[in-house]
Amino acid sequence: MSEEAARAQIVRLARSLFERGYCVGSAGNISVALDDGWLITPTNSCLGFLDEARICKLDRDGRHVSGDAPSKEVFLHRALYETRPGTGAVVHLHSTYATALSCLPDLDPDDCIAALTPYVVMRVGRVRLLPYVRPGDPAMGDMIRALGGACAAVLLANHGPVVAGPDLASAVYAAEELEETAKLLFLLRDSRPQLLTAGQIEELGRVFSR
Ligand SMILES: O=C(O)[C@@H](O)C(=O)COP(=O)(O)O
Ligand SMILES: [Zn+2]
Repeated sequence: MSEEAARAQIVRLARSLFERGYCVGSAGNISVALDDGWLITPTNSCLGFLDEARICKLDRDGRHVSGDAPSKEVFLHRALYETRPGTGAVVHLHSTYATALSCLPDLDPDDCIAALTPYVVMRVGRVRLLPYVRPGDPAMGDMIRALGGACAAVLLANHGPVVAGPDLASAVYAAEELEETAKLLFLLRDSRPQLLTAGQIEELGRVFSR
């Protein structure tokens, strides 16, 4: 995809997320890999009203090339590109249910989004909970690197979800699926839902590739 097309796609999908309530105000950030670097949404920008020309371009080493100043979460995005070959886009949101879940004290840090349905297994996979650090802390990048590329999605404690994908549409779909699953987990919180079994999860991994 050309840089021009990538800029247009960021604006279109970011606006769609904003209009459907997946982010509010200036929360959240999106990046897309290019052949010669990557694009990332400017810090303090509203995902509903991005300007293609002002989206920040960084070179492969993370140096500012053009556009407004990058999101403060540049460390986090970069760590995902560097540890997960094939990553084409990263989406970070403060979507309501996933963020609410990230504030609960008793989540399983190794697997914090339960395998309720096949789709969350196929689109999102296992989600690690990362301990709280302040937004923009370079330590977030170190924590992502420590995972060694094992997870396409993480939940930042008391903050929100981050999802990597092979392209922007896939990353957005996965972020939406993660949010829907977090919502289901709240709807089911007083029940003891049947989760997919290890065998069923293994079958999904075998039959469908993400
Ligand atoms: O929560 C935060 O402050 C950031 O993670 C965020 O969502 C928005 O930061 P910028 O991308 O720097 O605007
Ligand atoms: Zn954030």
